Amino acid sequence: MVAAMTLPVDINQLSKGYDRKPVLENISLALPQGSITALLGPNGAGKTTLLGCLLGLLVPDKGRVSLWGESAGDLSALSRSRIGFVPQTLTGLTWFRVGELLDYFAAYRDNPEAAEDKRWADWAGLDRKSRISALSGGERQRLAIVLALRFSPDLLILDEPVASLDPQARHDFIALLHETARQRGATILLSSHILSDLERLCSRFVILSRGRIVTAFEDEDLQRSIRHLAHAPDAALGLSIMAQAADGSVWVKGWTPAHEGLSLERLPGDLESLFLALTR
Ligand SMILES: Nc1ncnc2c1ncn2[C@@H]1O[C@H](COP(=O)(O)OP(=O)(O)OP(=O)(O)O)[C@@H](O)[C@H]1O
Repeated sequence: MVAAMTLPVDINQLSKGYDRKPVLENISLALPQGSITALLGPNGAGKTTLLGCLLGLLVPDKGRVSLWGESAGDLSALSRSRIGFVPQTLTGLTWFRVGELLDYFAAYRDNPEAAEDKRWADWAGLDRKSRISALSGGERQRLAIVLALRFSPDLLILDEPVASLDPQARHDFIALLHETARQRGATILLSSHILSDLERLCSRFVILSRGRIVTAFEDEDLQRSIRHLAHAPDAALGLSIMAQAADGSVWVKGWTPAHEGLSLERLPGDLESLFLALTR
């Protein structure tokens, strides 16, 4: 019970829709301290909606979202100050210059004692005098990342942070994120469509499809499952995936007796194949 209270993130039976259209259904997910979790899912699966509920920006229709035991919709200033959120796109604020915006946000932070981790500004390489209206999409994304991460938050929530970064910036970003997480034991939840990045960074994977978690697994399960990954290509039977480890143990998702005897489509053993099989 005590452990559950101190989880950085604890989501219980969360449902959320817009205009009566259900988007998230019965989501339960716990993120232990120091875990790095990938949130994957096709466009429209509900990833941003889930992150919005986590941040208290959206009110759940049902269920409970807690951060460090507090309700996400009613967080204390101290808990808010422990969160760094990188949105999909940084909108508005275009009249500021880069340096002005950084200083403005810093002045209003809840924990003025926190020291800046200057590696983020060095990574971003932005000119403080540049007008935000004149930044490219990738440069704005760099700024959003610096704004969210430079005061070393304990919980990092990142919504497709790398989509507009060039390959070098993306590579260095993932490496720096990994390093800071390892050094500080921060808890990270990251949504992205770039599966190779997620494989490099994350030790836990949550796949969301049509508003439901279709599977959640840890790195070891992935390593185990990718040895022999097979999918029954029969739409009538719905979701079906079987993975067999070298020791003969079988990890099964949605497998039914009706699958027996079907010829199996052998898939390459990686996260992308698993993702495609589970979300098609
Ligand atoms: N403000 C809103 N009003 C009505 N419907 C919305 C709203 N925001 C999102 N939706 C709908 O909710 C569903 C889930 O959207 P969401 O942005 O959470 O998906 P996503 O998994 O983050 O997608 P993507 O990978 O494209 O970013 C979509 O069908 C979307 O059209």
